[in-house]
Amino acid sequence: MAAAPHYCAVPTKSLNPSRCSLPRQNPSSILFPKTLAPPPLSSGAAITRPLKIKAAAGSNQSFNSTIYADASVERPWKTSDARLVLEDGSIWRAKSFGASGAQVGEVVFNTSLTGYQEILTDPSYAGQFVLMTNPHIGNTGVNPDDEESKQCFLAGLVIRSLSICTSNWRCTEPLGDYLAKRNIMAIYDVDTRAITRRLREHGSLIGVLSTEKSQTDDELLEVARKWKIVGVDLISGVSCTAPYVWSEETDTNWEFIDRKLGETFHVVAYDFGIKHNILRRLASYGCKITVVPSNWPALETLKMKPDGVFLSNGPGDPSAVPYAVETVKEIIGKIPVFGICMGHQLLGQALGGKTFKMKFGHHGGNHPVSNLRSGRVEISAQNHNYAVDPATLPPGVEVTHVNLNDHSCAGLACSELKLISLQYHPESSPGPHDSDPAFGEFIQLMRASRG
Ligand SMILES: NC(=O)CC[C@H](N)C(=O)O
Repeated sequence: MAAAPHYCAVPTKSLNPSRCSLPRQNPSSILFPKTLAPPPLSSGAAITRPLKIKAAAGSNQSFNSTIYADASVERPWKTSDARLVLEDGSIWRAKSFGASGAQVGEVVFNTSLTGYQEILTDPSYAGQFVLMTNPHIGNTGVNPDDEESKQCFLAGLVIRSLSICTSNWRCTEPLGDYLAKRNIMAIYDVDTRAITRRLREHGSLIGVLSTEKSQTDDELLEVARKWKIVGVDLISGVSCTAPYVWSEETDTNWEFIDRKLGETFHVVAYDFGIKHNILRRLASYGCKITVVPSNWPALETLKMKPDGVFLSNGPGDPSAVPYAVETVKEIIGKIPVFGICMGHQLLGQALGGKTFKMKFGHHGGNHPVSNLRSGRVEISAQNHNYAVDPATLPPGVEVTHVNLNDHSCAGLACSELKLISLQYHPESSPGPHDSDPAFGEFIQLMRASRG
């Protein structure tokens, strides 16, 4: 009888073998039951299948469906051609898709079950490899509407299993082709569960992903150990370079609030790595938005006499961008301010508080947060490695939200200075919409300030 399919639960090579609890497995011993083996395909072929998909309950409408065979997915018998070398000395053999080459970055795990395209295009992931804990990725492909920014800024993608076929009514391209075109490296057939446990135990780790055979494991390890992400300004690499106006609202098909407020508020949004759906949510709530670069002078913002200032999400260490903190200092108290994630961290610093690096951060669409003002628990979308230390904040600044997984600070407010901030992502994308009313609170703050 053939052996059951089996995957490595330990890195294929470890410089610290005492940590391995299971015998090493040979990746080439992975077996696939015959029924799962895909038909032989020429690379990149689109298979036309007569699929009938119901459009909605009670509707008989059907779609012509094309199932894409991902050109970059090697068949299951592909042998490992990539290595992920982590700074703790563990080495993970994997199969590559997307771009080839070598790339260094910080590995973080994301627990979202859906929305990999929004995650790939969230600029806050610049400098990081995103490891998805959901084991099956790629089945819905990608589409032009789910882009959260103009490009993928992340270092790469690490997944357990890559869908061989892609089938979704919105899909225009398979994931592997999309990543290859954007020069983003990705690996699959790697034990993401074991790496996640390692990250949870030891904290985020720097890693080098390589498809280059010429480099030795030790050379890659040296690169991983020398590379630094703390103290580096990453927002200047993802921000826009000139101001622009944004007016697009959330598409009516996806809208879930009654947004005919009849009032318009002019908001200046600092782009530290802003996501499109933050801008769409602000627009849906009645904001006319001028997006400005991360180094836009506070004086220029004040001259524009906006109703409010928005501070966006963004990648990297918030204490590595003192110029942005200075800008925020010059604005607060004069105009209502709303900060999200990096924006929240900059606001915390501008108020006199300190930020610190968390062990492995929060990345996913299932983080419970206690909204201390409403008394409700919000299930939130999160993506951050740093946090504000509430003990360092001055009197008058209120902690409004607490992450229920680790009791870290998840939101701030100061009524005197007319500011609110969240450490997480109320626009979700991807994620649940529980925290969407935060945009309404910003509107109320601006309305009250108008008098
Ligand atoms: N999503 C974000 O804005 C991330 C903020 C910051 N880069 C962090 O990792 O904490």
